[in-house]
Amino acid sequence: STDGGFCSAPSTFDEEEASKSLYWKVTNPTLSPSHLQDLPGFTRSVYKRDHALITPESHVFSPLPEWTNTLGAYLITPAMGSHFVMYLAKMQGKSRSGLPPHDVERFIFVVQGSVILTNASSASHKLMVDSYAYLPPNFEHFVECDGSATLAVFERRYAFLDNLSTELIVGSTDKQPLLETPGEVFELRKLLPPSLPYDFNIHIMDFQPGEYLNVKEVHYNQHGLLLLEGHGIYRLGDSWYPVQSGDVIWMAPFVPQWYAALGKTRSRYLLYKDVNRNPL
Ligand SMILES: NC(=O)N[C@H](N)C(=O)O
Ligand SMILES: [Mn+2]
Repeated sequence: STDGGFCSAPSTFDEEEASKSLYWKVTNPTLSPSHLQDLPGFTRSVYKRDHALITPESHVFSPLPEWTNTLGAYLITPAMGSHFVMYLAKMQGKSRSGLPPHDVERFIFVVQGSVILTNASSASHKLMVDSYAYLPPNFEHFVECDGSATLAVFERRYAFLDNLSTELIVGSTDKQPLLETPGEVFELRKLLPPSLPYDFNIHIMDFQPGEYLNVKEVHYNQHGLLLLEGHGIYRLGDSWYPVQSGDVIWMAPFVPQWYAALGKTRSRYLLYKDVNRNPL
């Protein structure tokens, strides 16, 4: 749908309320108990060989080179050993995205505010909180915002396979069906098609308080995780971390991983996972 209106002025009251409440804590995290805030050098962030926890008080934003009026904080990059990048993009007034490098695919997820995505055929889509878009490699597009918006962005050099190709995907989480999760209790949605052309997927996983992963996972796939709602304990390798909305986690291949949701509200996290390509 195209909308001549401002990109961050939702059209109806309840949309505004919804867009204000959903994922609100990601951009308004409880940085740390007030008596700890002044504690010099205090952070929950950790960077180890096979995992990293990056918490909001550690974010370092700088202008995103190819973008206009947008600050970016790269949280996961190949310097950690990943084959993808994950960054938060804070779009301000009159901001516009730049293109990823040649042969690089992009996934954007709206965490706060709203943006307008326009593609080469000048079709445009308004993306509110909880909406997302997948842009194939070398796909002409730009994202614009007149007000303010925060995006979680994943980019990866596309792993071409035979003559397969991917397509533009635009959607919203709440419209995706729940998938079977045999042996697990969390609710699962996948934001991309499971078909072979797609070399990663984005999982949205929901846990009620007290629910936890049944499998203490160890697998060849990598993860970039953004905790959208709730809090709990993440086990990574031999370490156990209290985590909350706004936290980002890097999981290298084979790092033992496990999550338990705590508190009174559900936990929801967004998870990058590479798929459909032989690890050899
Ligand atoms: N750490 C995770 O939540 N991993 C997912 N269950 C997964 O790998 O599919
Ligand atoms: Mn996993």
